[in-house]
Amino acid sequence: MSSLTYDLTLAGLSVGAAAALSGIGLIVTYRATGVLNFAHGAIAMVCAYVLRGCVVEWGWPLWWAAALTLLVVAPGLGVVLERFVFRPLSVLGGDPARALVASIGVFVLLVGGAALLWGPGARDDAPVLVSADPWGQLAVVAVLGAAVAAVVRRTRFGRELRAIVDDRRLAVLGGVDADRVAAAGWAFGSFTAGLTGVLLAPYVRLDPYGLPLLVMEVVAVAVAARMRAPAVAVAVALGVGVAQSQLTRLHPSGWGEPLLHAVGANLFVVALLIAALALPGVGARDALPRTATARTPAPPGAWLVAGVLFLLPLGFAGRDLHTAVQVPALGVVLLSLVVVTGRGGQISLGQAAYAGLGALFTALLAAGRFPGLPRLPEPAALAAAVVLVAPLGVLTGWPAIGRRGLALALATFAVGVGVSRFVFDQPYATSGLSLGRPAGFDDDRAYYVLELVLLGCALTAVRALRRGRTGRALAAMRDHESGARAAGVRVPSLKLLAFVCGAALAALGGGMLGMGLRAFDPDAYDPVRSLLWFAAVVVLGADSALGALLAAALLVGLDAGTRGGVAAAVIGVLAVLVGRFPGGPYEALRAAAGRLRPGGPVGPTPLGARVRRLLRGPDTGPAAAPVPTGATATGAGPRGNRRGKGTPEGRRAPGRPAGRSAATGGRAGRGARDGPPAPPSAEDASGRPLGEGAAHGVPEGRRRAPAAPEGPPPVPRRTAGSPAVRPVGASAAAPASSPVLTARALYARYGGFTALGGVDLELPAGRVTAVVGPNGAGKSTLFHCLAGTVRPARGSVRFGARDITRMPAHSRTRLGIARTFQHLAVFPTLTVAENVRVGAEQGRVRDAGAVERTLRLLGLDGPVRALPAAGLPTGTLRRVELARALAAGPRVLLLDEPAAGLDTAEVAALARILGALAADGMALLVVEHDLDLVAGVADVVHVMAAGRIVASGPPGHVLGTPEGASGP
Ligand SMILES: Nc1ncnc2c1ncn2[C@@H]1O[C@H](COP(=O)(O)OP(=O)(O)OP(=O)(O)O)[C@@H](O)[C@H]1O
Repeated sequence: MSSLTYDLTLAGLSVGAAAALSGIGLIVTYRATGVLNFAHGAIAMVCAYVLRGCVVEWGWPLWWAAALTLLVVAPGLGVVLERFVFRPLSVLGGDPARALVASIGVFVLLVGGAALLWGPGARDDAPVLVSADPWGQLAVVAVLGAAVAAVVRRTRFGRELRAIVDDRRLAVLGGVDADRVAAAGWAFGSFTAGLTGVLLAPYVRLDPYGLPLLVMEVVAVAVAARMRAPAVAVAVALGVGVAQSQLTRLHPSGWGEPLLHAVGANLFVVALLIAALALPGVGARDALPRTATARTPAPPGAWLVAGVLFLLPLGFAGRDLHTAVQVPALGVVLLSLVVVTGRGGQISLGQAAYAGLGALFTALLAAGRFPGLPRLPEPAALAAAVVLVAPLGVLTGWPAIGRRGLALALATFAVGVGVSRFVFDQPYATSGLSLGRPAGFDDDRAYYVLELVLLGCALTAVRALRRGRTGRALAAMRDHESGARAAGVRVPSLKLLAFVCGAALAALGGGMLGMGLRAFDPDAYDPVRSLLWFAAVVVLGADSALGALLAAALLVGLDAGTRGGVAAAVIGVLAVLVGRFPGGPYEALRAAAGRLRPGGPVGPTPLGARVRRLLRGPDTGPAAAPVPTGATATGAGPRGNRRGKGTPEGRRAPGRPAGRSAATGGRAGRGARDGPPAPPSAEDASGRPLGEGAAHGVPEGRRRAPAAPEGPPPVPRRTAGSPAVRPVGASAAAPASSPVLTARALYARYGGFTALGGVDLELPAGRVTAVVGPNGAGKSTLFHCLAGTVRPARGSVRFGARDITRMPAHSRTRLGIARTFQHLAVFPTLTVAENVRVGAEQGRVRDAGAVERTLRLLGLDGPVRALPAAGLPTGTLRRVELARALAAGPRVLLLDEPAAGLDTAEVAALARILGALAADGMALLVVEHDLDLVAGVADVVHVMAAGRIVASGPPGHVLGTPEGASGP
C-alpha cells in the first residue's frame, strides 16, 4: 500500500471510528427504548462544550474533565432524559409519535440552550482527547463493541434487553424492570454520544448547530444496520469513512469535479440518503402526527387578535420593522407544514430544503443565473421558483407513499440534509447571492404590506385545502390511512399532492424570507431549521393555521428580543412537554387507536325501528326508501329484483331474521326501485313486525366460534329434508346468477408460512356468505386478499369478469367492493356525517343524496351526525363505519368481525341491516366469530381451518343448532 493510500486509510478510519461510536449508541438506545434519539448529536455537542469549558475556561486537567464529561455528565443527561421525558411518555402508552416529537424537542432544546449559554459562534479550541491517529479511536470502538456484545449475550441485563426487544409487554409481565433497562440504554447511548462529540470537536467546527447535524448524519450507519446489529454499523461506518477519505485522491476534470468533490465531502450523507430512501424503512410503526393534529378550534376572536398583531409592525420603524419582515415569510413556510403534517398527517423533517430552494431559485432567476431561463423581474422570479420547486415535493412525497413514522421521518430528514449539502453548500450558493425586492416594495414597510398580501393568499390556499372533498380526504388519510384507502381515497396521489403543495408554500415563504434579507443565506435553511420548524408547528397545533402564524411570530420575536437560541429553547421545552398535556392533541390518537371510552354522549339508537320506518318510507316517500345507496342510485339490484319476482322463502336459512325475509319478499327491495312503497306494517309470513324477527334470530347467549380444534373439524350434521353439506368449493346455496366476486385457488404466504393453501370462494349477489373458523385459520388473510390489502402468492380474485388480483385496495372500493374493519377504522377528527361523506365522495357512485340516505338507514341522522367521531361509543362507530362503506354504493360488502365489541341488541340490529342489504341485491361476506350472528344472517357458511375451506353449506347444517354447537 502506498503511503498516501495508507495515510488516507488511517484518516478515514479515524472518521469512521467516531461514526461507529454513534452508530453503536443509537442502536443500543433504540433497542432498549424503541426511540430513535434525534437528540444524539445535540448531546454530543453539549458534552464537547462541557469538556472544552472545563479544560479551556476552568483549567481542569484533561483526564479529570474527560472523566466528568463522559462518566457523569453524558450518562447523567441520558438518565435525566429517560426519567423526565421519555419514561412519562411510555407510561402514557409508549406511543412512538410522542417519543419522536419529544426527541426532536430535546434536540431543539439542547441546541437552543447551547446557543444561549455558549453563544452561536464556532469554537476552534476544543481539547484533543485522543490523537487524530486512528488506532486509539479504533481501540475505543473495539472495546465498546465487544463490551456491548458481551453484555447483551452474557449478562442478565442483556437477557432482559433481549426480552424487551422481543416483546416489551411480555417482558414486563415476566418481571423485567423495563424502566431500569431503558435508563441503562439511555445512559449508554448518551455516553457514546458524548464520546463522539469530544472526539470530533477538535477536528470540526464546534458550534451549537454544526456539530449536532454532523453527528446526526452518521445515523446512516445505524439505519444501514437496520437499527439492530452494532457490528454491521461499525463495518459500514469504517467503510464509508475510508471510502470518503480515498475519494479525495480523485480529481476528474469538467462537470464531474464539483460533483465528486461534493460526494467526497459528504459520503455519510449519501449513505444516509441510500439507507433512508433505498433500504426498506425501519421503525415504520404508525407514528406521528395524526396524534398531534387534532384540531382545537381557535378561541373566538383569536383571528381578530392575530390580524391586529400582524398589522402592528406597520407602526414599527428601523431594526424592529426589518426584523418583523421575517414573520409573514416564516408564517408562509410554517403553513406548508400545516398542509403536510397537520392536514396530511405526514412527517416532514425536510421542509427547510424547499424553503431554501425557493429562495435560491428566486435569487438565481432574478440574477439571470438559472440555467436555461432568462433573467426575470423579482415577482416573476418568485412565482417561477414556486412553480419549479413544487414538483420537487415528490422528493419527500415519494418516500411517504411506502413509509410511515420513523422511516418517513428519516427519509425526509435525509432529503433535507442532502439538499443542504449538495445544493446549498456549493460555491455558487455560498459565494454570496443577493436578492432584490419587487419594484415599488423596496422599503421594509411596503415590503411588509406585500408579504401580508402573500400571506393572505397562502392562508386562503390552506383553507381551500382543508375544505371540500380533498380536505376531507386528507383528514381521512391522516386519521386512519387504511380506513381512507378502504373508503376509496387514492392515498398515494394524495400524499404526493400534500407534499407538492407543501413544497410550493415553503418555496414561496423561503423566497419571501430571502427577499426580506435581500440575500440567499444557506444557513437560514439548514436542516436544523427543519427540526425547529417542525417542532414549533407541532407544539402549537399542527392542523392550525393560527398556530403556524403564532409560531412564526414566536420564533422571530423571541430571538430578536433576546439572545439567539431562546426561541429554540422555548419550542424545545414545549415539544418535550407536548405529549404530556392531558386532553391535548394526542387524544385524537387514543381515539383512533380504538381505546374509546365505553359510554359517550350518544347512545345506541333504536336501529330496528328506524330501518322499519325507512322500509315503510312514511316520511321520505318511496324514492328514499332504505335501499342501500349504490343500488338505489344505479338501479342495479339484481338479487332484489329476482326475489321480487318470487324467490322462494323456503331458501331462507334457518335462523334467518324475520326482517330479512320481509325484505327478501320483494316488498322493500322492489318498492325502492319500482315505486310502490312497502306496506306500512311490513311483516313477514309469521306476522312478526320487521326488525323484531332479527332479535328473535339471535338468542341472548351468543355463541362464539370454538377455539382451534384438535384434529379435523367436525363433520356438519345433515338434517332431514335439507341438502347435504357440499364439498369444498361448491356453493351450497348457489344462485342462478354468476357471482359478483370470485376467488380461485388463492394461496397466501407470510415468509415461509402458508396462510392460505388454495381457497375458492364465491360471493353471489343478494346473498350473505359467512366464513368461520378457529383462530389462525386464515380468515383474515382471505379477507385481505379480497379487499386488496394482501396480495396472494397465487390464484386470482375476480370482480364479475374482471381480474382484480393486483388491484390496490382503494381502486377496489371505487369499483364497488367496500369493506369494514375488525378494529374500527373511522376518522376521529371528522364528524359522523363527514365520515360518511368521505365514503360517498370517493366511492363507486357519486350520489349527492347518498350521505343523507345512509345516515338515515343507520340511524345516524340525529344530533350525532354533527359530533366528531372521536369519543363516540363503539356501537355507534360501527354504524358510522358501515355507513361510510355503504355510502360508496358498493355491490360487494366485506365485513371483518362486524359484531366485535357490540352488545346483543346491537348485534340484532346489525343482523337486520345485513339482511336488508342482501335483500337489496348486495353480495355480503361476513368473517365472524359470533356464530349466532352467522346463523342468523348467512345464506351459506364456509368453515376454514389451516388455510383451507374444509366445509361449506347452509348455516343450519354447518353450524348445527345453537344448543348443539355451543362453544365456550
Ligand atoms: N403479518 C403476518 N405475518 C406472519 N404471519 C401471519 C401474519 N398475519 C397472519 N399470520 C399467520 O397466518 C395465519 C392465518 O392468520 P389469519 O389472521 O388469517 O387467521 P384468522 O383465521 O383470521 O385468525 P383470527 O380469527 O385469530 O383473526 C396465522 O397462523 C397467523 O399467525
